[in-house]
Amino acid sequence: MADTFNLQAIRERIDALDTQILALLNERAQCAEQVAHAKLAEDPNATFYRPEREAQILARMQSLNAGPLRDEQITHLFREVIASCLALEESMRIAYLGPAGTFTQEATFKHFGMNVGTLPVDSIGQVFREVEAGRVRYGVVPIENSTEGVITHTLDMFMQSGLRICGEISLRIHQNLMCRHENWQGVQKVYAHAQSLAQCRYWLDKHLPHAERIPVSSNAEAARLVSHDDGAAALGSRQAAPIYGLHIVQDSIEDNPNNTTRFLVIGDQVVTPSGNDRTSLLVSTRNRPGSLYHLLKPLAENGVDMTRIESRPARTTNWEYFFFLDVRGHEQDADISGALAALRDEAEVVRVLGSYPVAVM
Ligand SMILES: C=C(O[C@@H]1C=C(C(=O)O)C=C[C@H]1O)C(=O)O
Repeated sequence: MADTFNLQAIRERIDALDTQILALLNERAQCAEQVAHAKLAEDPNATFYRPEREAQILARMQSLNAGPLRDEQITHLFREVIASCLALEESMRIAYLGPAGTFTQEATFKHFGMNVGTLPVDSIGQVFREVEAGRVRYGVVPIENSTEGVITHTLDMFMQSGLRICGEISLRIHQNLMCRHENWQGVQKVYAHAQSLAQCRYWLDKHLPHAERIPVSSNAEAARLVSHDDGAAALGSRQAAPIYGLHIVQDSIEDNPNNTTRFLVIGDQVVTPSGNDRTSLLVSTRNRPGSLYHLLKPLAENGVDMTRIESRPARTTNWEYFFFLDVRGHEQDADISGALAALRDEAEVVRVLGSYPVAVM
């Protein structure tokens, strides 16, 4: 009896708290509407989406969080709150490397909220073209995976495109084995994107050593093929299973327990500093002895922390290279702007692809 009474009292307390949360959420939403009015009064073409401000809010909530909700849950909840407030200011549509059910879709929803409008397209190049043509303001493309390395197609697009990087998204990638039926031991073919096959290489060697591995254009395409084939399985995101009527017969089969993919948000926005930023550069140099050394020297001398370097052949001339560099900090920071000035004396091409907040979680 005492328990029943307690339970009822706790539920009444929850109802009262929900009433307060509801009022606070709507008060917050009204503030976002006021921000929109203030921005429009200053500039009729104002930009509403501010990735650096969102990153600061999420980082602040994580630092204040005393639990029992985990930082990850708090971040997820506040992302949805921010996305709903932003939707009152501007309805957004994001192009991503589709079709529905890909990890890029999952990354898009993680960053822009579950209710954002999306435009799935069938290649990385097409994501760039949709943004360039102004049919959408932003696009999401994969850039690197912790197991399989850089996605060269995305790097190559930056050589042709003037778009900028406005943000990054980091997604823990869990690979799932999906079939039409629960019984997967008899599977003779495994369809997936080559990246996913590579991320599950050892698991497949051990558990399905005789199945043929067939790379296809996306994991969603793999799921679609398997939806007509009893003898086959697909690898990919769990979101794909209900879309294509498949069962998840094994989950988290990626070989590397920290398997993570980094995605970029592309657009034409210049993002101001958030306090925890990354800058991506595209640099090319004359082919002469020590050319890479001369590119890196200005960074080292200005104390810039380089986190990544990739080289890609320039398509125009044989044996000339472009370098993609990631450095910690914002292009407005004194160390980076000093390094850029020195770099411009050394290199043929120095383009800042963007300064943007480091992925919050
Ligand atoms: C409200 C603003 O606009 C958008 C909505 C935000 C929010 O709801 O917190 C944060 C940044 C912007 O994407 C703002 O610029 O502060």
